[in-house]
Amino acid sequence: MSDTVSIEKPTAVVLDIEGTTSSTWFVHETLYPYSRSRFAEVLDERADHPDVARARGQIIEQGGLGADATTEQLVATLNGWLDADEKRTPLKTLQGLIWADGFASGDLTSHFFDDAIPAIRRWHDAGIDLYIFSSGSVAAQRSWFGHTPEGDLLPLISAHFDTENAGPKREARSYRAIAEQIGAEPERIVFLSDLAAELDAAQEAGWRTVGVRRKGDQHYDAGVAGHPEIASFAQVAFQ
Ligand SMILES: CSCCC(=O)C(=O)COP(=O)(O)O
Ligand SMILES: [Mg+2]
Repeated sequence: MSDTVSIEKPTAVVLDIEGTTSSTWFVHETLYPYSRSRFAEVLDERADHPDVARARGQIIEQGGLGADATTEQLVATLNGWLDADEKRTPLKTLQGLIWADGFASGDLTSHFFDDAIPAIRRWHDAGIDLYIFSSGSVAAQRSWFGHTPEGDLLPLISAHFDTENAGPKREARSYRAIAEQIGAEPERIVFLSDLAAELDAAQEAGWRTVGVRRKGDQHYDAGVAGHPEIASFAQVAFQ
């Protein structure tokens, strides 16, 4: 791993969350249990919410359930995906709603690695537009950035992308869709992620990539072959 990764100053930086700005273990050990214990409540008590109704249909379709599936069956399907850490869109939609309540009530505060928020502020101050692309839903991302240990960071983020409004994170077409939406040339966009498959997809779309390897985090051992790598955002030099 080199000390510094030097890249021509980009128009836009797009950040992954889990394993990149923030600890995967915090998400798995704090956020996942918080959502697990509230799936039934959100499905039953907010059944008329359009996002809940859409998620319900998607769970039935993707889980191979009948149209008359019970809340118990839906919850069992969601918990199965959670156990397998499958980042299914309906699971992420419901988690986003549940976590939004948790952040708003003060039950939850997000986690960021020590180097992440200073770099986000520095890049923003340098005039670089910042975006998020995460499997976490846009609602979850907004709660996450709105309730950090350093307060509300949402004003630093120009837009949020997830698997609903951009597409799967391991497919180049999603990165092309984001470039189109933000109106930036692909080669002037830098994507930071902990997952090689996501970096490969961004690279295929013509983006610059930086692999983030946080020692002790979930995907550290898998590495980010084919991409420059860093252990801290402090190692990125935009020139
Ligand atoms: C604040 S988003 C919560 C984290 C989450 O549920 C998730 O799936 C993050 O995945 P990522 O694409 O950011 O690695
Ligand atoms: Mg990640």
